[in-house]
Amino acid sequence: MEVGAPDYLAGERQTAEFDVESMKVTWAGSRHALEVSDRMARLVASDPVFRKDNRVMLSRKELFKNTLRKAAHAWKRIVELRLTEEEASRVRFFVDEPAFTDLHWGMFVPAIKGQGTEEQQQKWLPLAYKMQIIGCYAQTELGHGSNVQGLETTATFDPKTDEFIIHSPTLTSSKWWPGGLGKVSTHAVAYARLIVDGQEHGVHGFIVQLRSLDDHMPLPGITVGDIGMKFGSGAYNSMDNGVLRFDNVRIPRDQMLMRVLQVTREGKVIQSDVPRQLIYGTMVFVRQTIVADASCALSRAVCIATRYSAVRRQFGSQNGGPETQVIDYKTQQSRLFPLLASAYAFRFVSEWLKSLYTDVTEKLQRGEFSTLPEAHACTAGLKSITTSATADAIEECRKLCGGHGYLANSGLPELFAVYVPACTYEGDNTVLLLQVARFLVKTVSQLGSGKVPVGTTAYMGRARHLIQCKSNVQSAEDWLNPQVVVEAFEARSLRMSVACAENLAKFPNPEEGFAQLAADLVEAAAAHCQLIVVTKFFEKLQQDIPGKGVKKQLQILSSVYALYILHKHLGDFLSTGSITPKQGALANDQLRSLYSKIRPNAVALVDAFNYTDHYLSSVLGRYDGNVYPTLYEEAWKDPLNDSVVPDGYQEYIRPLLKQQIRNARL
Ligand SMILES: CCCCCCCC/C=C\CCCCCCCC(=O)SCCNC(=O)CCNC(=O)[C@H](O)C(C)(C)COP(=O)(O)OP(=O)(O)OC[C@H]1O[C@@H](n2cnc3c(N)ncnc32)[C@H](O)[C@@H]1OP(=O)(O)O
Ligand SMILES: Cc1cc2nc3c(=O)[nH]c(=O)nc-3n(C[C@H](O)[C@H](O)[C@H](O)COP(=O)(O)OP(=O)(O)OC[C@H]3O[C@@H](n4cnc5c(N)ncnc54)[C@H](O)[C@@H]3O)c2cc1C
Repeated sequence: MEVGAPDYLAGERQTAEFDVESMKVTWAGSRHALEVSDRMARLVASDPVFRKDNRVMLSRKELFKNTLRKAAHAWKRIVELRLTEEEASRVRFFVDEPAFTDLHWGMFVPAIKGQGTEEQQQKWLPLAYKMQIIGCYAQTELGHGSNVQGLETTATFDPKTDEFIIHSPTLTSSKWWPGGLGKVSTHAVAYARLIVDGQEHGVHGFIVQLRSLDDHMPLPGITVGDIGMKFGSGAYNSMDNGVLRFDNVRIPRDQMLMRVLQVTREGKVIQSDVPRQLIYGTMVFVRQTIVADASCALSRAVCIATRYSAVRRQFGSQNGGPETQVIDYKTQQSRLFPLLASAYAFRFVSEWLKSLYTDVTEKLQRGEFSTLPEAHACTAGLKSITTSATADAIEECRKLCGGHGYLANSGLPELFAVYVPACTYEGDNTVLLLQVARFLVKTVSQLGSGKVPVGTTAYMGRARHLIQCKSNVQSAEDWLNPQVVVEAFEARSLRMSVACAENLAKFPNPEEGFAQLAADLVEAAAAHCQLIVVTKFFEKLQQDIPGKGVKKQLQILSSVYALYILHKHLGDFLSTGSITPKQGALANDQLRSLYSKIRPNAVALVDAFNYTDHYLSSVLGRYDGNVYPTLYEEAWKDPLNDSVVPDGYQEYIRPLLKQQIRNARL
């Protein structure tokens, strides 16, 4: 905010019962993370090249060129200022424009790191780190995305030349969707079925050069282009999602990523001791980052809706006094505050997921693979439920802002359009929940065998208790006890998984049973994932959290998140007998009183996200709350208002009006 400028939300900030600066540290993860983030946000916001308020007005070509300009400028600044990897990634975050760089840094580099041998890493990573090559992740095809084993592109070993021949045998085998592929990438990690000596060995990754490093022309045998406009204006259209076909393209043998499986000079196929599933490792990594991204997108929408709800007044004036701030309506609170609580919940679960991922990666390096299935289930499941909830929440925030939320300059329409594909990319959310369900059913089926479930399924080890326990909640206050809440969530989740397992057992063919019961399985998986989010929020509160009143606020938010989920899925809790209808009603009573506790802290709780006005890019979400004059000024900047009489008046409006006059005279 400018020094000396009026702060229309100052009154809201004064009622806060906690230290906002300390909450900023907790949100950022550490004082260091906050400092870096803050510095990089300001660096980006103060640089005119990174302007983004005109994105929705630009044509596709202008938008795309502008994206290239921003990416090049960001890289120049990163090099000039010798920014660290952490700082550079924050710069990309605050530039806030989907671009080929997301895939280069987010998938191409991790794929080589995760699936390449030491030698391959040494050869390719330095080039990628300096951006002397730009890469994408080319897995999905026109005919297959979810079903990775169904991919049709082939990679056939030619022992005569010691090469692989990469080929697209059908139209449906065309690579379709990879970001950065359409117009920018010089290289791809392309996924193809490995064929050696006429034998198939499953899908593997291959580094393929696509374009000349001199003039950017596609190499012989490569057909490549952009797949076209996507949902919304601006939004994800700055990304060149691409189509790619191979016509018998030859690459050296050592460009197959060989950490999992090696093909020797003689054409021998050697499986290393690394599990085959590691070929899917890049997706596990990215799913984990997408959970963190969900908390960013959600907190951004909630920040806009909360500030605007405090500014906006409607009805309720008494004796000529001001009208009611819409944030004081209980309905507004019951729609908004659970989303605020969800933003914090997703933040902390993503922190935990990152530590789980780091731990599993270290174990994999040591040759320990036992925790891989849980890492897969957690990343897949949490990616699914957090992105679905966030996509719905952004739309809810738009509605919470009434008519003005529909204006592009509220920032919400574009945020929605950019965000919704997160429910699809990196694994369709339903397909991913089915993966979780498989893991849960397997865990349940092993309970009798003496195998003790660990990690996020440890609670299933107490199946005997959880299958018949009764919640002892007697008052609304009892719902503030995390143990009571967790037990209700555990009972619901376990009972849903067990019911699925019992129903599955009725089918002679388990796969047929799984297909028939898929809808129930997905619900059981979601229940398990919600339990994880609730548990990790409560566990976060066990830590030392410094700052006046900070922990107290987080306690309130954790209860709001848990009881909101309970209220929303009351049917599950009741039908499994995990709680009684009376206890459900008490949870709702508690939720109401928690909303009242959040109310005086709401604006400060979104200030703690520490977003600049540049990052928010929303007239409604401005830090100073100066909404109306800005909306008014912005309207006049629309190109339609460049002329008072619009283009087209002479051709289309005037003849119409004249005709009416003639008619009137008749
Ligand atoms: C990138 C940016 C990052 C930085 C910025 C962060 C912010 C982000 C914001 C904005 C930028 C975003 C940019 C967008 C990026 C988008 C990119 C893409 O979309 S890339 C394409 C993704 N494609 C999919 O995800 C396909 C989904 N399909 C699959 O994953 C599989 O095919 C699956 C799991 C559905 C089925 O796999 P099966 O056909 O092998 O089938 P089964 O038989 O079920 O699995 C066999 C065994 O393998 C395990 N498994 C499966 N997947 C695993 C995995 N990943 N890890 C470990 N185990 C796995 C299973 O649990 C199963 O285990 P048992 O045999 O039961 O013990
Ligand atoms: C913006 C965007 C960026 C992308 N970027 C990349 C990229 O960089 N690289 C890349 O390789 N790919 C990329 N993709 C592709 C993306 O990963 C796939 O679209 C995604 O994995 C979903 O696969 P699909 O399109 O085949 O969906 P489908 O599987 O065809 O899904 C269609 C419907 O079928 C349902 N369905 C499918 N299988 C099952 C099942 N077994 N049981 C029940 N229901 C099922 C789904 O739930 C869904 O409702 C991107 C996609 C988008 C939208």
